[in-house]
Amino acid sequence: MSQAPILITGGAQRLGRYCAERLYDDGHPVIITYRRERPAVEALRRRGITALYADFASEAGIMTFIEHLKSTVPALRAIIHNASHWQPDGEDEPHAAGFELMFRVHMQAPYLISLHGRALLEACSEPMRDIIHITDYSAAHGSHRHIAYAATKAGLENLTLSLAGLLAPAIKVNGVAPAGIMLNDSDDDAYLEHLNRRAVLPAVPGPGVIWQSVRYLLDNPFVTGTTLAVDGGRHVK
Ligand SMILES: NC(=O)C1=CN([C@@H]2O[C@H](COP(=O)(O)OP(=O)(O)OC[C@H]3O[C@@H](n4cnc5c(N)ncnc54)[C@H](OP(=O)(O)O)[C@@H]3O)[C@@H](O)[C@H]2O)C=CC1
Ligand SMILES: Nc1nc2c(c(=O)[nH]1)N=C([C@H](O)[C@@H](O)CO)CN2
Repeated sequence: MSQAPILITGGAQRLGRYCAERLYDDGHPVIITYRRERPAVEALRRRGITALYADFASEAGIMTFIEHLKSTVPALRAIIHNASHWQPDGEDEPHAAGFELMFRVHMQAPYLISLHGRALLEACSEPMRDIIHITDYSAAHGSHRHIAYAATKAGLENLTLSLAGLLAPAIKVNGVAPAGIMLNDSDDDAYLEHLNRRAVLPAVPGPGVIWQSVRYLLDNPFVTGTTLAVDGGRHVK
């Protein structure tokens, strides 16, 4: 039974919620962050998962969450940076506000939470302690319509390399780079066909393949500074 909780940001829906519930099923105490109170958050609370409010859209919001986290737990087994804002670039002019928001959520929040949370991870008496970044295939390959999103995810992926070196051997730092895992309500059949054309394996597998990657990284004592490509093989085409 794991004693220190695992923090997963943006854990109230989709991939984050799926991983939060599997972690809880495996016996880990779990803390999720959420922005919008809703039945899904209450349902997770009823299971015994701790839900902490967090809005990473500003430095002040990030620091407010960090102070709340520090006053809530004495130690952490792992921090999984999953929260993300997925916004295409402006049709007419570049989206300065969108770029800043995705910088905050994808780069500044993970950077500040991990460095301020270092002491909480080092206070964990279990054999391993982890930071896991959920990035994106586009971090290493770029994007034509999500330039700011891909660039800020690339910054997150680079944090994996810097923090793995800085925090070893007490803390492992790794990433998972997904592509085409879950559709959105706005995605139509044409988009599904687009995803399937991009991958050499059938697309849209659902969140289980990300959970398998997270479980592997948490359990493997000899992996750090690595980003797992979970993308249906689109990087080989
Ligand atoms: N779905 C997919 O196929 C793919 C996903 N990914 C990555 O995997 C991860 C999970 O994806 P998915 O589940 O689809 O993500 P979602 O789009 O569902 O977003 C995850 C969470 O991020 C939180 N979030 C968004 N903005 C903020 C903010 N300003 N402050 C705090 N939290 C915020 C939201 O919290 P709340 O709901 O409480 O507002 C949301 O629940 C993400 O990092 C994503 O980029 C990468 C490639 C493919
Ligand atoms: N924060 C999010 N990031 C991403 C999403 C998402 O829904 N939220 N989705 C993708 C997929 O690649 C998308 O094409 C399939 O819906 C990328 N990142």
